[in-house]
Amino acid sequence: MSDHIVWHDHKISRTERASIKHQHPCLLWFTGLSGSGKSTIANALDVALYHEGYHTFLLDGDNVRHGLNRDLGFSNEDRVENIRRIGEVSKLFADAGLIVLSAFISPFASDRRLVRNMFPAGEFIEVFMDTPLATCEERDPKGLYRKARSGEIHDFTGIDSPYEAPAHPEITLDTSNLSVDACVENLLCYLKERDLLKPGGDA
Ligand SMILES: Nc1ncnc2c1ncn2[C@@H]1O[C@H](COP(=O)(O)OS(=O)(=O)O)[C@@H](OP(=O)(O)O)[C@H]1O
Ligand SMILES: Nc1ncnc2c1ncn2[C@@H]1O[C@H](COP(=O)(O)OP(=O)(O)O)[C@@H](O)[C@H]1O
Repeated sequence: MSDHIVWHDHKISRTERASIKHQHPCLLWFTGLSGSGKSTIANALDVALYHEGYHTFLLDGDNVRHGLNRDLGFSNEDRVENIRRIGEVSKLFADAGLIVLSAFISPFASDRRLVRNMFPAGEFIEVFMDTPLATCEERDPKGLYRKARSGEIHDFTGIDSPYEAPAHPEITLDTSNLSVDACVENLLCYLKERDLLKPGGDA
């Protein structure tokens, strides 16, 4: 970064932006294997929050890789940069007062920690989609596991690229034994119990 770039504070704080929306900004970070249900559950929660009148924004792996991160692949280095950029974008949306839902494999603990550290305490909620690899592979919604097993694609998470499970996630969901509705209920309870769906003080 150049020495000639100066940070400008905004006249309106993130808390002010959020309070006009009657909510508290936060980031729900969905992490897990391909097919573990990140996208399905994040979308279902997004719909539930929208219908309850909350202002949200959903960032999803495949979509972000079509635009902002179209220059990145799946090497370890590119995944690190992918998550760094998404963390920064998630923070911008939270600074705009939104409840942000981000659904990315985000296989490396250090990258998730980097994003956690961008947020005030309590506003980064790590949601570990702890669905067993066998279930994800059986679902194989995009046929990618089959291609990874046959060697047609390489560096596929869970097959020939690592996934580091979170040690202390705020929420753990295993969609092999929880329905979509049960997962959403679980997430809504968490947000309500911590007053994250009410306007909050300056973090
Ligand atoms: N090699 C390899 N490994 C893992 N995933 C792959 C790969 N190639 C393509 N895909 C598709 O890309 C989606 C994952 O993108 P992410 O940005 O979430 O990945 S990461 O966080 O940078 O690891 C992932 O989407 P989800 O299935 O929704 O997780 C896959 O559809
Ligand atoms: N209880 C459940 N929760 C989430 N997804 C489920 C569940 N049961 C079956 N599925 C299916 O599993 C697949 C999960 O895929 P997806 O949400 O795209 O996962 P990811 O975003 O982690 O790759 C979808 O086809 C979905 O319909």
